[in-house]
Formats: sequence, structure tokens, C-alpha cells
Amino acid sequence: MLFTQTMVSLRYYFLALSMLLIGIPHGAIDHIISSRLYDLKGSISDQLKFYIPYLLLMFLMALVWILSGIAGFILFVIITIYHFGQADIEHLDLPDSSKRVLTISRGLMILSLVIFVDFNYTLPVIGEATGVALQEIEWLYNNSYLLAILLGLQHPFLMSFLTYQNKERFELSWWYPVLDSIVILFLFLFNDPIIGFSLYFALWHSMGHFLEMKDFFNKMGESLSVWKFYKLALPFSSISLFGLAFIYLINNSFGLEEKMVSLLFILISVLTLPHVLVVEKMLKTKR
Ligand SMILES: CC1=C(/C=C/C(C)=C/C=C/C(C)=C/C=O)C(C)(C)CCC1
Ligand SMILES: [Fe+2]
Repeated sequence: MLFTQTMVSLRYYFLALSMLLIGIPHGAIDHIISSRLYDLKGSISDQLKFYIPYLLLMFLMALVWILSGIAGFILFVIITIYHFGQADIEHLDLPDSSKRVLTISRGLMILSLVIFVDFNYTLPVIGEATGVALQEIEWLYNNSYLLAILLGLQHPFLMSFLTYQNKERFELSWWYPVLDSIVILFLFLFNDPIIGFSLYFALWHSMGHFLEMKDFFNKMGESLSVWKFYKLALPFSSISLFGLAFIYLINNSFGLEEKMVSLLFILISVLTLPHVLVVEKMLKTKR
């Protein structure tokens, strides 16, 4: 119990550390990836070819949130499911149809676990962001833990089924991805959602992305060491961190935890839309 309480009191440090070490940097080299993808040089017109669409997409996402919290949230749910699923499933040697199923199933598992394992905490946060008091929808509230378990369990099941069916492609290790999906399920079921999310975001999502980027650089005849990665990510990571610190300070003086987390949540989603499209293009090009 004491251990759990200590962990919960430290959860925002966990989240900050995970975002600082890799969550933010993994998106902060989108401009470098794009310059390789679209063969952009240092000229102003080439730079604008990246920044205008990228910023426009961020603006668009912010606009959706402003116009309708629920529309912003639904769009974000779709993007997150796809992006989390894709980043984890892409490297598996499976037929495209199985990959598509597993991408959705994986993203659905992770997002549902984040949202439903501790709905007393997350539903008010989402309620604050969307303006819809989800925590007052009785059916949802009463069945949250069941939803977490069902939407969580479907993934290891589908994964076992589809990897076993293709086991000749994996030789002895068809069950590795199954084990991996069970580890994630347990990671979330027995943890605070913020801690579960931080660990998943740093150790699976961002790490997987880093390896894909490294691979992408190699295919382009360049290298990407950890050191080079951080150096390239430094400018935009610093900007994001200053922004976050600023919001944190402002909110702290008004002091409302739900408001702060929900704002963080909206910001993540604004940054995520263009990022997802860059990653999508990178993965398609790599094939
Ligand atoms: C619901 C919810 C959260 C979910 C965050 C998500 C789902 C982030 C997705 C990020 C992506 C897709 C990044 C891509 O690189 C938080 C912030 C943990 C706080 C508690 C409520
Ligand atoms: Fe990502």
C-alpha cells in the first residue's frame, strides 16, 4: 500500500521524465525526417514547404478542439489508436491484413487501458477536456473496469491467434509478441494509469520509433546514434519544454489538477496530428 501511494505521489515526475527523455524528442526530429523524405534543402522556400503544412495541421487540430471538445477527442482517439498500434506492430513479419487487424487491436488495448483502469481519475480529466461529463454517464462509470479488461484482453488473444497462424515466419519465436502484449496488459492493470502510460510511452512507443528512425537513416546512407538523435531533437524539444513549464507555472498559480492534465492532453493531441502523418510517410517509404 505504501509502495502504491509513493508511486502515485511520484506519478507526474514519471510522466515528466518519460516525456523529457524520449516522448518529446521522438517527435522533435520530424523536420529532419521530412527533409530526407521530401528532399528538402536549407533554402527558405524548402523550409516553408515543411513548416507551413506542419503548423497548419497543428492549428487545424487546435481549431477542432476549440469548436467541439467531443470532436477533438474523437479525432484524437482515432489518431492515437492508429499511431500506437502502427509503431508497435509495423516491424512484425506478418501478412498485411493481419498487421492491419493487430494495429487497431493494439492501439485499442493501450488507449482503453489508459482510460479505463482508473476511471475515477481519467474520466474527470477527459470530461474537463471535452466539456462532456463522462463521469456522470452511469453505464460507462459502472462498467469501466470490465471495459478495461475486455478491450485489453482482446489483443493478446488476437495476437496469439494471428502469430500462431503464421508461425513458420517466426520460427521458434511466434509467442514473443504474445508475451509482449501480456506484459503490457499487466503493466497497465496493476499500475496507476499515468505510470503505466509513462512506461509504455518511453519503453515501447518512443523506443520503437527511435529504432525505426535509425533504420530509416541507415537506408538513406546516414547513421543515427543516440547522441546525434538528441542533438537533432534539442531545438524543438527545448521549445516544447519551455511551453510546458510555462503552462505548468500558470496553472499552478490557479491550481486545478484536472484542468492542468486536460490541457496537457489537448496539447499532446495538437502536436500529435502532424507527427503521425510524418511517421506514416516514413514507414511507407521504408518498406
Ligand atoms: C487519456 C489521458 C492521457 C492520454 C494520453 C494519450 C493517449 C497520449 C497519446 C500520445 C501520442 C499518440 C503520442 C504520439 O507520439 C494522459 C495524458 C496520460 C493523462 C490522463 C488522461
Ligand atoms: Fe509517436
